[in-house]
Amino acid sequence: DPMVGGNGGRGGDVILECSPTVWDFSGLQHHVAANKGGPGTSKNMIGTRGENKVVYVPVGTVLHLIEGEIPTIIENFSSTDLDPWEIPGTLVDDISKSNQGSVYNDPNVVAEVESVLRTDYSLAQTEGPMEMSISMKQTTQVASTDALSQFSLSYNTSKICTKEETADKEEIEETEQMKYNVAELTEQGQQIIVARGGEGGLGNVSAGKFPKKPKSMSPGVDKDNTFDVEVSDGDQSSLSKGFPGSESVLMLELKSIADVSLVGMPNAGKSTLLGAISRAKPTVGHYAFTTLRPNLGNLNYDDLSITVADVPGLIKGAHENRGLGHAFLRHIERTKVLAYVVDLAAALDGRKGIPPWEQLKDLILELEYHQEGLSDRPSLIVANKIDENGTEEVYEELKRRVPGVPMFPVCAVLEEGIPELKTGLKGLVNGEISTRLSLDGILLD
Ligand SMILES: Nc1nc2c(ncn2[C@@H]2O[C@H](COP(=O)(O)OP(=O)(O)OP(=O)(O)O)[C@@H](O)[C@H]2O)c(=O)[nH]1
Ligand SMILES: [Mg+2]
Repeated sequence: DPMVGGNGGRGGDVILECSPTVWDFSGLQHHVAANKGGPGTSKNMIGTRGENKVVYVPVGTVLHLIEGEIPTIIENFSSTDLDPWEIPGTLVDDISKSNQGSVYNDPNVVAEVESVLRTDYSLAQTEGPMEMSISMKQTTQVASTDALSQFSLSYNTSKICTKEETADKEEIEETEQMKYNVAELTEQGQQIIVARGGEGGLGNVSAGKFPKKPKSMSPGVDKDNTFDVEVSDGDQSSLSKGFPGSESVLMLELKSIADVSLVGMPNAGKSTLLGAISRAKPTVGHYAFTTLRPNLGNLNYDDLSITVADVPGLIKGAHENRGLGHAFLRHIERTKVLAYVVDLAAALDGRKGIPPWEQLKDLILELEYHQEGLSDRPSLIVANKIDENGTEEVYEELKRRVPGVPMFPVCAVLEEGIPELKTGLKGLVNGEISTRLSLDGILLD
C-alpha cells in the first residue's frame, strides 16, 4: 500500500565524551552540527537512526556555549576501560589507532584523526552525509599563548553547516550571549550531547497532515515558522524530508588538575613527599617508576587549599616519550607552579645517580623540549633525603650553584622540614614567591 510509509530515522548526535587519554585541549572553539534526519519513505518501515559522532575530550574539560544550546547531558554513559597510566607508552598516540576519535593539537596526527572520524559515518537511511566542522584554537590557560596551534577538520560540509568558526579569543569574549560553564566533564565516560541529530522526515502515511514540530528546533519557533523555513528553503516536498540537526558553537577550556606539580627524577621521593605534606597515601617504592599515574593531595591552610600532584618521574628523553614521558609532561602543562624535587644522595657513595644541580638541568631541559616556556612558572626546590650521610655538603653546594631560588631541605620519610616547605608552597601558589628556575640560573661544571 503506497499510503503506508515509515518515518525517516533521526540523525546522529554529536557527543563529547570525557577520556583520560586525551590531554591537549586548552581552549578551543567548536562549531558542531549534527546531521539531518533521514527522509520519510513509502515503505512500511521506520528509518534507521543515524550514527552518533563522539569527540573525546580530556578530563577537566569545561564547556562554554557561544551559540545554540546543549540538548542533553548523559552522565557516565559508556565506560570504556581505558587507562593509559597502566601501560607506559600507550597514551594518546595509540588511541586513534584503536579507533577512538580523539582530537588533539599535534598536526602530525590530524590525518589519522580524520580517517578515524570518517569511519563513523556509515549512515543508514538518513539523508545526506553527516556534517560536522570543527575548528579549534588553543589558548593555553597557564602558559603563554605563543604556541597557538590551529587546525580544522571538515566532512562533506553542506548547506546546514558551511561556516567555519575561526573567531579570535577577543571576539569570543565580546560575544554577549556566551554562557559560561554550561557543563563540566570530570569523569571518564561522561558524555554531553552538543548537537542533536535532526528528526526523521515523515513517511507518506502522514502526508496531508501538518508536520509536528521537531524537537531539535529551538523553542519559540512555532509551527508556521518551521514550515516556512522548509518552504523558503525552496523545497516544496519537505514533508517527507528529514529535519536539520541542531548546531552549537562551543568553547572548551581545560581546568588545571593541580596547583603544584612535584617534578623530579624517578626515585627522588616525590610520592613520599606528597604523603608527608598531605593525607594522600601514594605508593612508595625503592625503584624507578613506582608512580604511574598522578596522585593528588590537598594541603589545607587556614585561608587556602592547595592541590599538589605527584606525577611519574621524569627522565632524560621524556619529551620523546621515554619513560612515562608525554603523560608526565602533559600533566605539567596543567599546573600553575612547580616544586622541583631533587635527591641529594643520588650521586653519593658510588651510587649511579647524578648530583642535584644536574638533575635540575635535565628536568628543565625536558620541560622545555616538550613545550617552550613550560619551565617558566613560579618554582621552588625541595632538597630531599637530607637524612643521608654526606648530604649536608651536597646541599650547601646546591645552594651555591642555584642561588636565588627558594630551597627547602627535607627528609620526606621522617617528615622533617615539612612545615617550612608547606609555607613555601603556599607562598608559591598565592604569588608571594614568583621566582623561576632557568638553566642560566644554575652553575654547572
Ligand atoms: N633516605 C631517604 N629516603 C627517602 C626519602 N624520601 C623517600 N625516600 C626513599 O626513596 C625511594 C623512592 O621514593 P618515592 O617516593 O617512591 O619516589 P618517587 O620520586 O615517587 O619515585 P617515582 O614514582 O618512581 O618517580 C623510596 O625507597 C623511599 O623510601 C628521604 O627523605 N630519605
Ligand atoms: Mg612516585
